[in-house]
Amino acid sequence: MSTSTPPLRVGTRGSELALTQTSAVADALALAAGREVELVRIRTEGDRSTASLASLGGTGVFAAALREALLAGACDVAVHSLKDLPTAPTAGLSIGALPVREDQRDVLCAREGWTLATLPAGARVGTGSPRRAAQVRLARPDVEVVDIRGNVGTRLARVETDLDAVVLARAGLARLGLLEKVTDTLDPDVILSAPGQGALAVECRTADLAGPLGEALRAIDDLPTRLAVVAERALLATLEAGCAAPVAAWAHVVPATAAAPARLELRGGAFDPAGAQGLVRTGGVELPGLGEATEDPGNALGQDVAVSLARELGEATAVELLDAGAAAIAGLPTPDDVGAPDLPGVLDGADGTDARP
Ligand SMILES: NCc1[nH]cc(CCC(=O)O)c1CC(=O)O
Repeated sequence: MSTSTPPLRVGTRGSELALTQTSAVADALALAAGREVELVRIRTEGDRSTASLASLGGTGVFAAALREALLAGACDVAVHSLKDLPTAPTAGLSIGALPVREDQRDVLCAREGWTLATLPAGARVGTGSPRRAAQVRLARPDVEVVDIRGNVGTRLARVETDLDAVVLARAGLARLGLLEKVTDTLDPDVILSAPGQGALAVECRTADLAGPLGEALRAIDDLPTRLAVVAERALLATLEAGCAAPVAAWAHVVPATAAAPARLELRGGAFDPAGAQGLVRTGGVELPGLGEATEDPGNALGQDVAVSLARELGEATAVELLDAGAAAIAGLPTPDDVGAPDLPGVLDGADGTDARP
């Protein structure tokens, strides 16, 4: 490595989870860029303030400070948990890389090795996420959902004190080396994960995509991850929902076989926070030639085309959910609400706000 090149500055939040996952991305980026890296800790309003997150403007507060640091030149890239990143684009910034994502599923960490199915009636299950609360109530109307806040360690500690179980993202526990706390990995048919869960986003200034940094970012980008999360986030954006809404989505690429081309499959859900009902719709799109050697380039799908197909799949699945009444069920904004204040409780207890990853 050349000593004349200054280190690449990687912006991160300061929590243990954020530092752990940013370090892993920074190491990969250092290899790809052939450059030293340096972590720059950014204190976000959400970390600093004890005010309710709803009063600070919701879950975007964590991402906003990192984005400001990037635009101000205080760092060269910023690493976010994708599920905490608002879907609205920021002028001048781009997601330069989406590294291979971890297992996206939610897990239960319970006393006595209980699973969601074997929890005793009346068990106290902690989560601050309306999406998780709604689905736990649907699956187990006989347990009590308790609204909790705090980082992963704080929430796990409550299982030993006043709760019987908590629901967390498997990816966060994996990165922290805490998988031994998991007593049940929740099947997507039972608890569907948040859009983008398990994925990290490396954001950069759009202008840098054209230079060597852009090349390094492309080297750590994973196309199947990108296609999956584009579909999931297009669904979320089309529902006009944020990361605090009781909306779930999971997409994944099913690789090609001798008989069939690769496919992107998406499952999306919108849930009544009280657990009375949930709507799920699934869809898929063929990706002919994806990932195949380009002996017949005319037949192989370009990356941009594949990304467009993924976005359309997310939008179409969201429209199916809306046609089936998702907005009313999940308390999402409807055309009549335009200009109206946010619905009560929608920002409160967000996936992204309660966890401080
Ligand atoms: N702020 C919530 C948050 N954001 C990202 C993760 C976990 C890791 C991920 O989904 O990539 C968590 C913790 C949790 O939901 O248990």
